[in-house]
Parts: sequence; C-alpha cells; structure tokens
Amino acid sequence: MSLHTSRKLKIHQPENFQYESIPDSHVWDDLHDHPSVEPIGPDAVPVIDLNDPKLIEKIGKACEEWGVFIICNHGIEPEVLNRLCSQMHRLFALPAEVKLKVAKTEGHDAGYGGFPISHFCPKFSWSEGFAIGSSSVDHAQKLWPDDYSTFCEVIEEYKKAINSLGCRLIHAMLLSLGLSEEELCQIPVGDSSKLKTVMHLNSYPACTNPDRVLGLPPHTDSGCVAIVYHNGISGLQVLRCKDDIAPTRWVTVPAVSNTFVVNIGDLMHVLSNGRFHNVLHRVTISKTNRLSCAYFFGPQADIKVGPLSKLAGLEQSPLYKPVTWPGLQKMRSMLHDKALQAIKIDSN
Ligand SMILES: C=C1C[C@]23C[C@H]1CC[C@H]2[C@@]12CCC[C@@](C)(C(=O)O1)[C@H]2[C@@H]3C(=O)O
Ligand SMILES: O=C(O)CCC(=O)C(=O)O
Ligand SMILES: [Fe+2]
Repeated sequence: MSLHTSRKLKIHQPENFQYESIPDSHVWDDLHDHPSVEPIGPDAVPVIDLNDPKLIEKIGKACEEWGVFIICNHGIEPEVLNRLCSQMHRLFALPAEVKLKVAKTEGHDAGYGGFPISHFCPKFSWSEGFAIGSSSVDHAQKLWPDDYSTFCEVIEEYKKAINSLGCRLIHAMLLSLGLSEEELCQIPVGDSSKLKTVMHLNSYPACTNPDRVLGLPPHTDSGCVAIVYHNGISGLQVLRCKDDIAPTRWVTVPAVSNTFVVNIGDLMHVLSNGRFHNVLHRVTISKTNRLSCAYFFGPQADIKVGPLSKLAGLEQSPLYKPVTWPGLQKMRSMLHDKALQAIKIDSN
C-alpha cells in the first residue's frame, strides 16, 4: 500500500483514498454514539429566503434555536458556484505528490493538508483540505506552473461574492440582537473593513464502507460565522441535544443545490452573550465524492470580541471575557472543546 503520510500535518491517504480495505487508522468506533436522523418535522433545518420581508426575525430565531440554517435566493450566480466547483475538483484530482508541494507548514493557516482539530482525533479523517488566506497565487503557481491564473481568478470571483453575502448576513444577525444601524458600525464585526476571512476547500472522497469513516470530526467553528458551499451531496450533520421531542441526535443538513449552509461559530456565541448557538457539527461520508468550501468570517487578529454591552448589561451579566480570534484558536489548540469554558466569567 502506498501511503502519503505526514504525521505533523495529519495527512494520511491510503492510496489517495483508493483502498482495498479501510485501514484501521481511519475506522472510527464511536460514530453511532447518537442516532442520525432526517431533517423532517421539528428536525427540519431552517431554510431562509434572503428576500423574506421577515428576514431579521427569522435569522435571529434560527441562530438562537439552531445555530445553523440554509439560505436560498442569495443572489450568487450558479455559474460562479460551478466555476468554483470545477476548480476544487481540478485541485483535489492532482497527484498526492503535487498537492504536498503546497502542504501547510507549522504556524501557517494556508495550504494543503490537515486542520487544527485533527490533532485531538484518535483517527484520521476521510478528507483532504486546502486553506486559502489572503492570496492563492503562490500556491497556485506551485500546483500549475503553466496555468495558475484560472484558479486564482475563480477564487477571487467567489471571495468577492461571498464576502458581500457574509456582510449582509452578519448585519442581519446583529440587527436581530437589537443593535441599531449606528451601533452596528461601532462594533468590530459590524464593520466589514475589520473582518478577516479564511477560505477552506474540502474534499470528501467516496468510500465503499462509509459507515466506518468520518469526513470531519465533531467540532464548532471558532470564528463568528461560516458560509458553506457544497456540490449538492449531503454529509454535514448538526447535533441537536435531547429535548421534549427526542433524545440527542445528529440531524443531516439537506444538500440543496445552489444553496449555502450558514453556521454560527464560537465568537458569535460570545458576542451574543450566549444567545446564538455555536452549533456542533460533523461531516459523514457516502458512496459519492463530496466537495465543500467553508468560508470563515471573524474579527481581524488584534480585535478582542466580548459580549455586546447592550446584551450584557444590568439584567444579564456578561458570560465571557473578551478574546481575539487567534487567542481563542490557541486556547482550542490546548483545551479543544473546553476553550470557551476557560473564558467563562464565574457567576459566583
Ligand atoms: C480560520 C480557520 C478556521 C479553522 C482554522 C483556520 C483554517 C481551517 C479551519 C478549520 C476547518 C475544519 C474545522 C476547524 C475547527 C479546523 O480544525 O480547521 C476549522 C478551524 C476553526 O474554526 O477554528
Ligand atoms: O463540509 C461541510 O459541509 C462542512 C465543513 C466544515 O464544517 C468546516 O470546514 O469547518
Ligand atoms: Fe465546521
């Protein structure tokens, strides 16, 4: 078996995922800790039409009750999404040794390979990732010396579209929390010039035994909001905790073509003083290749985010101490899912 392995980066691809039997390193034992359920009835993941006259109210409710929702009528042309999809396909179809030329290096967000949470995982994920920071030119030149510009142009076109969509969504979320237009511009994440974004491309290769492997382990996103594009194949699941309806379960997010999935991350949970739900999610594998692109929005590195003073006033005290995005990521790298606990303000 030819293994493309890098311990440091936790990339480990059994023959570029073309295997005869799944190696034990990729078999997860606790995948069925909670049942997987379809998104129907009370488990129907909210779908929000961006042209809805009650948009603000609906977004606020979805952020509080779910921490995840699907958006339609978002105004991004399907051609832009198709072009992104074909470039993602082109990237991940490259031979492993070519992709490893742009492998992530210690301390850098951008590049090919594993992702921070993989360090906490007992097993390898059935996926490949490629993170893009401010520019994709250097990496694209290494991957396609003779034709790198198409990739960069498509990425730039997508970034432009998704940045304005992200700003619209964050704006609507902040209004739903009761901020006025004037107050909104005064807080860091309400000011689009103070946002930092990271684009993360994911490939989840098909697997003949998908019930034993996992595309991405359960996690919350650390930033404010993530907008996820996918190629119409389902796989993303969100955890719904035990309630009056049912025990704790993994709800499959329906994969409707030309829609996006929006996730609330840790920093939005902090900013909203616990009102918005930072949703725990994972990605399962199927017998069809899946591609996704998660676009993360957070504050620029030097900006601290704490509970909005309007929400953490006299009636309700602030639940968390302010933290920067890199500060929170560093705490997560040490404490994993206990990082938010560490910035919690003791109410006693
Ligand atoms: C800007 C980001 C956001 C990152 C780190 C960096 C690039 C890769 C992102 C992810 C993608 C996979 C889940 C996650 C939890 C992971 O391990 O890597 C994300 C993480 C975060 O949300 O913190
Ligand atoms: O592939 C997906 O649907 C979700 C990806 C994700 O959760 C992430 O990159 O953080
Ligand atoms: Fe995520």
